[in-house]
Amino acid sequence: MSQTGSRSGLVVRGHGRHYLVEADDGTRLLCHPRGKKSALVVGDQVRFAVSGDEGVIEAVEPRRNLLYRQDVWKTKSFAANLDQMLVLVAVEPVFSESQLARALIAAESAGIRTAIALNKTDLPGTAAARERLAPYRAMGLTVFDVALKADPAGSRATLLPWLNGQRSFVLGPSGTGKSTLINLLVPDAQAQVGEISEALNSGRHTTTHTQWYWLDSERQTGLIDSPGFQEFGLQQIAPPDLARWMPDLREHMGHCKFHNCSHQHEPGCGVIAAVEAGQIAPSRYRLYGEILAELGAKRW
Ligand SMILES: Nc1nc2c(ncn2[C@@H]2O[C@H](COP(=O)(O)OP(=O)(O)OP(=O)(O)O)[C@@H](O)[C@H]2O)c(=O)[nH]1
Ligand SMILES: [Zn+2]
Repeated sequence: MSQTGSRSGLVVRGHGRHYLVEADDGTRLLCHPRGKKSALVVGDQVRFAVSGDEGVIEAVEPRRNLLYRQDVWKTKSFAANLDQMLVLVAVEPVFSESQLARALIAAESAGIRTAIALNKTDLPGTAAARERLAPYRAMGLTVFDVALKADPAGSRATLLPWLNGQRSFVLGPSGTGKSTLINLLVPDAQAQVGEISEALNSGRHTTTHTQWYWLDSERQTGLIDSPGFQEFGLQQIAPPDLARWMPDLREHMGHCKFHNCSHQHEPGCGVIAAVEAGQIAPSRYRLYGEILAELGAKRW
């Protein structure tokens, strides 16, 4: 690696105040931000200078988008500059629709397109799980059926065309098969993680960190694995905007009599009419009410 000038790179992993940065030629270097700069996230494009066997991050390029969750007390940024997000759920354990809906709202409000993959479709509960996802299909989301362990080749063939050439963020609750997915799609996942652990001097397993993988040697298809799909706070969203980030509700908002309708009790509400007509799933409308209450809708 050249010792002079500033170079451009991609943050492929964070670890406290250090970041692992991949230069355009693929080499990776442990870097520190200069001064007390705000935190970087995986997917950030940076300019860095080499200094000895480490690097100093001098600048961060403006972010195209940032996927994060905001709880009442803290904000957790997942990754930046994403093309898309894949939410992995499974027939078993039964997924929380609230978690799913929240992740989708966060992505939608950040301008990141999403697809869902339903794993373990070799199990008998598949029909019921598909049924629970019906509202999501109906609102136009792609839902892939996969069986990552039972049918690895078929699952690869299903997912790869969608992933190809994109930077995809993968989110999924524990036990869903995320490790199976990574190992299936990233042939040298262990090596990519091993190299990183070495660079960070951490022997610890890396699943507690957001982690960038390349699926191809040309480094065109990126997969970002992230732990943590528990409570998904959406405090970043202003209550009046919430329905806009739920495509099935958004579709009917234009019919509301009041332009500042909260879709809770107003007369002439297009959303309530659609719920009554069976065009919006009751579970979706219930989640809307729950999240709205949580966002402090009383301020309205
Ligand atoms: N029946 C069935 N089981 C699967 C399939 N894919 C994964 N599993 C099983 O699901 C379990 C969880 O898979 P993992 O890949 O470890 O899941 P994970 O999401 O990484 O789980 P955590 O490590 O808890 O985050 C394992 O016992 C897998 O063997 C599948 O296609 N069919
Ligand atoms: Zn309304």
